[in-house]
Amino acid sequence: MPVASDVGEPATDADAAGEGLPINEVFYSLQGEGTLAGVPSVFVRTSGCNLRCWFCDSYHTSWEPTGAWRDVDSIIEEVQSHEQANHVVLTGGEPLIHEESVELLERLDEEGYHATVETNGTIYRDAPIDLASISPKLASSTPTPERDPKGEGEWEEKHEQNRIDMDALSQMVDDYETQLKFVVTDESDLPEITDLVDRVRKATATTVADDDVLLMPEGMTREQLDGTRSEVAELAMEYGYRYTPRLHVDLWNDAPGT
Ligand SMILES: C[S@@+](CC[C@H](N)C(=O)[O-])C[C@H]1O[C@@H](n2cnc3c(N)ncnc32)[C@H](O)[C@@H]1O
Ligand SMILES: Nc1nc2[nH]cc(C(=O)O)c2c(=O)[nH]1
Ligand code: SF4
Ligand SMILES: [Mg+2]
Repeated sequence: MPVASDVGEPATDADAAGEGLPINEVFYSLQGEGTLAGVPSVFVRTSGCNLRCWFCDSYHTSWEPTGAWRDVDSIIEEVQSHEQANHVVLTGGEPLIHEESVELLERLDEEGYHATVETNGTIYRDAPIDLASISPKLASSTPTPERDPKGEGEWEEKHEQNRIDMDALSQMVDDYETQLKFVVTDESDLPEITDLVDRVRKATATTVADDDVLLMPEGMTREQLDGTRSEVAELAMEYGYRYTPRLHVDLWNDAPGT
């Protein structure tokens, strides 16, 4: 069932559109990104996003949001059907635009799961999050008219205005175990990353170590990663940040449900 296009709008509109959460897919895979790469995990992908990165590898949750509204019970049931998994990854789209994500995380916590939330860091929610996997969006993610996958740059200004919310980002870093996972297109992204990490360090009481900062090569296919991976690995060594692969892309390319 298609989700109305208003799922990309602010949480209240999104939540008014149906019961529960708009779900694009639930699947069992290996965590492909970050410090838990390789861990068997159930992925719950909500639909709808407040940003529009030109490179978004989940086009049907952002540029053309689709999915079905599902209640939390039915999501939990499907998660539990993957009996081998102790880890759940809540992702999207932007899962934290939806207030109901809090209830889902509370239920996952009660059931004893480790929950990672993949988020762009622009919306804070008080919830049992075991790992906040925050991917703040850099200027190089902005959908300029030349890079817009759908229109002619209609989202450029809104994306640019909303991609960093320092209050939400620093509160998340203060309250949760965090990794900051930047999508790197090339070396021109690094000054912005070092500057943002400095600003987060100044705004928080928490220690953000260099190895909590992860550089991830941009690319949704193996072929695209062939063009970014080596350079990003070299940049991680040069700056002393951590490199993260995109293990799922290396293993399964861009196959659905991986
Ligand atoms: C689809 S997003 C969903 C969660 C949240 N909206 C966010 O951006 O963090 C999941 C992860 O994929 C990353 N990502 C999306 N498109 C990518 C691409 N083309 N190359 C590398 N990483 C990408 C995001 O930065 C994020 O870390
Ligand atoms: N295997 C696998 N690992 C992932 N880690 C983060 C993902 C995401 O889309 O948020 C993702 C994904 O889509 N697949
Ligand atoms: S913030 Fe995440 S889901 Fe939204 S467009 Fe960017 S990568 Fe896609
Ligand atoms: Mg993904």
